[in-house]
Amino acid sequence: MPSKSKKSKTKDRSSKSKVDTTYEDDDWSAETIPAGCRRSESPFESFDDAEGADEYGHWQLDIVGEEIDYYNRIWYEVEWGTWKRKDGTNGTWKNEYIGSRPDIFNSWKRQQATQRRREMKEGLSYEFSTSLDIHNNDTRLRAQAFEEKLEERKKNPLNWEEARLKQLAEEEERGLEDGDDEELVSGVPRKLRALKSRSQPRSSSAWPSQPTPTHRFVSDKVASSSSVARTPASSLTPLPSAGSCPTPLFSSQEPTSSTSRMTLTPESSQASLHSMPLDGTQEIPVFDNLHPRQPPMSEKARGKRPARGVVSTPSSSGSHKRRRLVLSPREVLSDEWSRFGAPITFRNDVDDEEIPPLGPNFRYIERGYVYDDGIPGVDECRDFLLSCSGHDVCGPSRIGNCDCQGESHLDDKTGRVLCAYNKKGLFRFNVLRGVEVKECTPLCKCSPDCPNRVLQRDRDIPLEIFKTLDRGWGVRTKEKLPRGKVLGMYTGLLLRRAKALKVHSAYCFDLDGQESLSDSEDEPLTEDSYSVDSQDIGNWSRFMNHSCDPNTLVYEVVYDQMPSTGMPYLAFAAVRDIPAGEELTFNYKGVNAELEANTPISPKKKKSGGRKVVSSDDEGSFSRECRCGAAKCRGYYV
Ligand SMILES: C[S@@+](CC[C@H](N)C(=O)[O-])C[C@H]1O[C@@H](n2cnc3c(N)ncnc32)[C@H](O)[C@@H]1O
Repeated sequence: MPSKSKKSKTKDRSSKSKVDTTYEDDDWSAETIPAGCRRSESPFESFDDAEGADEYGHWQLDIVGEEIDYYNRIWYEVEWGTWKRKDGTNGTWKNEYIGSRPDIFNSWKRQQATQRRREMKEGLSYEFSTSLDIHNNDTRLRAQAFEEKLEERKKNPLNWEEARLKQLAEEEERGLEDGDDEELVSGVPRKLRALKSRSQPRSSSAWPSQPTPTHRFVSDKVASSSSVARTPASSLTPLPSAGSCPTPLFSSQEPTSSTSRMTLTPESSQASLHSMPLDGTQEIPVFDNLHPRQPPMSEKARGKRPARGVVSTPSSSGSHKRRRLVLSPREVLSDEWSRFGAPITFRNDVDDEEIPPLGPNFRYIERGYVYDDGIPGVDECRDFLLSCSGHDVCGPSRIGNCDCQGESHLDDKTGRVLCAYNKKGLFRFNVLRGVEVKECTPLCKCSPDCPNRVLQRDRDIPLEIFKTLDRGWGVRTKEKLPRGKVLGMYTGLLLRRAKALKVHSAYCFDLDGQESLSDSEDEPLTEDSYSVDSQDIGNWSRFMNHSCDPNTLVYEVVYDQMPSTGMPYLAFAAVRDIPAGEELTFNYKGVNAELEANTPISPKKKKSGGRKVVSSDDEGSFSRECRCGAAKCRGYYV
């Protein structure tokens, strides 16, 4: 942990608005901090006129939040008893001094543990998935809760839908009892919604320019105030650490004074946080960058933004009062499914079916598989994964030279290794059937932005799941997509093919793109033939319908499991530019079918890997009437 340099402490305070001097002598020089994370100048404020200490000069304080900064230092968000700024705020950030108040510190930790346990037990708005990058999406404590929940779920599988409805009813009942008119009622517990609002995923369009989110956890107290209606009183001084990225926590209010400063005596700072500092020997930077790239939203504008699920109704006295609303199933589902990437919405202009029919146990997972009993999951591969040495190998300037790709068959005629993606992260269509794209693995030293980690990124395409006229529900993009855009992967339950054949699910996808005819009568299934079924576990891609002239193709990717074990991920990439609003489709014939555009296709041709949709009417012919509507529709799909 960097310490304050003497040099900075003894600096002439009249020029102390240059607060970056605080860390100027240590390793964390400004150059090492990514541009978007650099700390802006931090003005100071004075406590000279502060009142409210007890007879011993001690102040009452509460820890109400915790944040980790760019350098992994933990900062505690503290609210000071009766003291307040003129604007009503009373928060500051503290780090090492907090150790001198073990009682407060321990009570805060206990509070966190309690909340974490509650989330672990009750939280239904998030579910675990084997390869989900929770640390980039959620708070540290939620990550912990997530792992504990995983253990819990192994012991007690949850009937998700039933539990959600039960919780909905409980929330409703509780809300009516306590008459809290600022609450939302939904399948998402209040505390979790509050946390969600303060720990948006990286891809959240609200904060597009933040390169590294800080992991944060907030107490009930702050979480509640930050939920729907934030008041000026919840405004806090931003974290004073260099490189800390702005988070939605902070009020958009301007600092009270750009020249004011907060001071601590050496005794008070080292001995006890309890004592509110009142003389001027040590300076603590407080106000920091207030979302420099985002114009602050005025209280007025904020007030005008209706919170979801809440309506404002005029009361008899003329004032507006919030009325509780139950979120519709469509809104609840949309909230749940949008947690791991860009928004997913639902629309039906055809009939009155509100949401697609999902089984009562349906579980949404954006990435990865859930492995059926007896199938080795990704954890068991970890020790055998390849790894490359990092940015000097697969960084943008040397794309295509990554050791991981070196093990694949992606090379040009001269033997030069080719990367499956270009610098913009677009699929290059240079993969032949039967070749898995090997993205960098969890053991690689490269960053999440490595150009060879495209399928691992958060989904950034907003999608709409909509009712088609004659093919059930489908999915369309809400934004235009360039050719090569990687959309995501097909997720679900990974099971042995022999078992999948008995299941007769319309959502089963075979993973044997490279082993043709392996499920035909001529060639018996092996132990290594797998399928993925998204009947009860899956993501948006389970709604992709077949087209004889599709706009996406399927290719295989591995990154956290061993190559050639027959369990790759099935990724979707746009085969052409796709305008906003167009339905996303692929060829059910299977992996890389579109790459083999010259392959003659006949209804009598045996299935050669890829998706299989079984209909009882077909008596095993595996073909069904196609209603894709494409000009070159073959009239059936397999
Ligand atoms: C994986 S699901 C696709 C999503 C599905 N439409 C739904 O509502 O859940 C596959 C099913 O969609 C329908 N389907 C997909 N593509 C079709 C097509 N081109 N023509 C007719 N039906 C299609 C068939 O009922 C098929 O069994």
